[in-house]
Amino acid sequence: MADLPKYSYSYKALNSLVGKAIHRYGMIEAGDRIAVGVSGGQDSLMLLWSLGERRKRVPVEYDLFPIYVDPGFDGGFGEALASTCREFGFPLTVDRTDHGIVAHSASNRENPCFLCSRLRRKRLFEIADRLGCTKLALGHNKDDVIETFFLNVCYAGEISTMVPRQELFDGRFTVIRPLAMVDEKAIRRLAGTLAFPLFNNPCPSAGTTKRSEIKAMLERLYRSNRKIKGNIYRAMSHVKMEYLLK
Ligand SMILES: Nc1ncnc2c1ncn2[C@@H]1O[C@H](COP(=O)(O)OP(=O)(O)OP(=O)(O)O)[C@@H](O)[C@H]1O
Repeated sequence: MADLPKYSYSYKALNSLVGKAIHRYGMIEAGDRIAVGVSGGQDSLMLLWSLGERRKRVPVEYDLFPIYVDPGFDGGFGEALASTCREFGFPLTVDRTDHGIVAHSASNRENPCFLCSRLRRKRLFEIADRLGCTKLALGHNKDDVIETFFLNVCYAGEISTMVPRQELFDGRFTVIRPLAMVDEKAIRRLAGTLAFPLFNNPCPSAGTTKRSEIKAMLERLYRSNRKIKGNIYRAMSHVKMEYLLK
């Protein structure tokens, strides 16, 4: 991995948005044991790396436990991902499953992505619990939050999105999304500067989802006016209930 100039602008900008999200939503407290879902994608690698860097610099002590739920396709990259996490200073828990295969088999009548992510989420909670963690950090970024909003409007007929901090199971577990305020492009740029490895996603459904269609639509919209993205993001916390339908 490449060394980062200590006061790199792109690192400072990302760290500042991560700090803002952590403070605004009260994501991390002293003594937290935080499981980190690592998929091999650039977002979750950035999540692990940036929380690791932050940990060295802030007075709040917390521990990070990266977990990879391997969906079981041929050409998996569990070992290589474990070696990257080791470079970041953390041992990776790899859980080899057949979720991807089952989700794409004829026996599954659900959408493969839906089933796969439900099974994965369950495993992540189980492993996090086994590791004594009460928080699970996921690598969703600002673009994911916006896309989910549009996916929920268009395909679920509701106004909602994924929230930066969410308590589950009567508050016994908390999901946090420290990259929720960071643009995907900023993550890609910094990941490039740091020369993060690229892991090829062997899933046959990768890049063919409804999310990719919404992403393409939003990209067109963003190109037409540079204020649109910020406005959409702001709109999600600026809701005029009296101007919605009853
Ligand atoms: N196989 C997995 N094992 C562990 N965590 C995962 C896995 N897949 C996804 N996650 C977690 O869920 C988050 C969202 O998943 P999603 O599939 O949208 O991400 P991705 O595009 O595959 O990868 P990334 O967000 O890491 O770039 C990831 O950022 C990561 O924290």
